[in-house]
Amino acid sequence: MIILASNSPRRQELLKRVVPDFTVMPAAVDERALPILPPRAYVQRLAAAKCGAVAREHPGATVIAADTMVAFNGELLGKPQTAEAATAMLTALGGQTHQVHTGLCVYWPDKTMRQTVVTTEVTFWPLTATEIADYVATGEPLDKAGGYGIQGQGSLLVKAIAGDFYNVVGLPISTLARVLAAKQ
Ligand SMILES: Cc1cn([C@H]2C[C@H](O)[C@@H](COP(=O)(O)OP(=O)(O)OP(=O)(O)O)O2)c(=O)[nH]c1=O
Repeated sequence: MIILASNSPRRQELLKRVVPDFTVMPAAVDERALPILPPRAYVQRLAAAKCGAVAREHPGATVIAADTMVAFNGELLGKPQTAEAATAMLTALGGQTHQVHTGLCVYWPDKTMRQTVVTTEVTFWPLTATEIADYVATGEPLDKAGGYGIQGQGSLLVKAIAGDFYNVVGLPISTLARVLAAKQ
């Protein structure tokens, strides 16, 4: 049995491209409980925490988990809790380049695990206050790290990316496919 330890509808959608049949079991992990670490270590630690929490409940399953954060100017941007927080994030990211890090973790029933972090650079166009307000008003920013969804209306903010697009959405599927294939 393969389990995706995630609430994210995007991750569920993307995983279908790699694994036809899987079960979704969100991991109850308090993301605020972890010490602040450098960005790549932070998402790796969070992905492992989600993976481990579900693997302990389902020892016979292969468990996949991920965590995505936006890093900019030495800060880690998670999901904005309010429209104001989303506006502040997007104002900071406008006209700049930031990194999107997704930590990926896979646990197998034989107790082996693989962890990796994939990073994509994303450059935004310069953004006016009106563009930001209009985007925040769509509601799209509120459940997404960094306050935007590159797969949705947020695509209109993006000038360029360097690296894996799906990693920004929340699951680096080409990397995951190779991690799973290497275990065959
Ligand atoms: C940057 C970016 C993030 N996101 C989403 C992916 C994740 O759902 C979310 C990052 O928050 P996460 O905490 O990584 O994931 P989650 O809380 O949504 O789900 P779970 O922890 O149960 O796996 O941001 C997009 O959908 N598009 C984007 O462009």
